[in-house]
Amino acid sequence: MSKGTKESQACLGRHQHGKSRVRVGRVWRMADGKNVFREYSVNTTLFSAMEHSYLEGTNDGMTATDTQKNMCYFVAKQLDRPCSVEEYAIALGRKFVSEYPLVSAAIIEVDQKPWQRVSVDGEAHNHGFAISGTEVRMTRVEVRKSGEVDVQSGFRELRLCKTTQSGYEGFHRDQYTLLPDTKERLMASSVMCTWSYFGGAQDYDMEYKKIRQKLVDAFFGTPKSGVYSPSVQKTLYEMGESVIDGCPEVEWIMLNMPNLHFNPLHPVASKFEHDVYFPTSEPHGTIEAVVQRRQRARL
Ligand SMILES: O=c1[nH]c(=O)c2[nH]c(=O)[nH]c2[nH]1
Repeated sequence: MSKGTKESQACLGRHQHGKSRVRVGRVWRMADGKNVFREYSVNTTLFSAMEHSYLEGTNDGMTATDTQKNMCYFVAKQLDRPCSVEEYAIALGRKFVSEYPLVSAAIIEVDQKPWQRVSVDGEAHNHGFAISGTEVRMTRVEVRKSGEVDVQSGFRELRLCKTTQSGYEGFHRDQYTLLPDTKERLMASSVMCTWSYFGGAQDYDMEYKKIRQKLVDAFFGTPKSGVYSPSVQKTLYEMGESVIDGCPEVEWIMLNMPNLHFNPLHPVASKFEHDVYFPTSEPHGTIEAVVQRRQRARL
């Protein structure tokens, strides 16, 4: 903590400055005619020896947030081959800590929009892209001047729904409880998750695909019969467990899974036969947990 003025009881605590929502589009034009396209939204946060700015009102040595914004574009240009969103974030963080003497650490958070290459007549298009889903890929890297790098990856708004093989029963009952036990319901969520890598990964794109697939497989189970879910909590744990057991490079995974209720509808002059539902988004249950490795767990 830095000292404040003599008369005051106050002193400066933790401080940081950065730029939010820097939107970056990047196209790499490959020799074979294929274009690779990414759209990012970047947040930068710098930790730097800028106490004098808060205490004296002088800005010497400060990396202006406008400069931070420009650096997002500069580093995107410098990366001359297609790379993962994590590699972009690491390169940007490294640039800040190496370029500016007062910056001790940088946190770079990047969201990647879900643009996908389109197919026309069954063939992958050279330069055509479309967004059909809501899923946003995310990364958060922390780069320190010492050279240490922590990488977290994840996604949000992966919407999943299974129309059977879900129930919820045996919970605490009292005078406030209205919900009946059920062995048959519809389960839907919009999954948000982040995971941490032990010391980074060789191929972040490949890891992402693998982890995402493990989560989806565990949510649904096998194609014909699925897997029964006694609660969102149990399904969440099984999803995290399958990542921890199948991906040795992952240290922990945090899953946030709203329970987006599809309530039974009792149509006029008819009974509910698990066919017509009333979808709701408010209110919804919020279920979140971290699944971590037994050894080496750091959380
Ligand atoms: O899977 C569920 N978990 C809960 O914690 C919960 N609470 C609730 O009302 N319905 C459900 N479903």
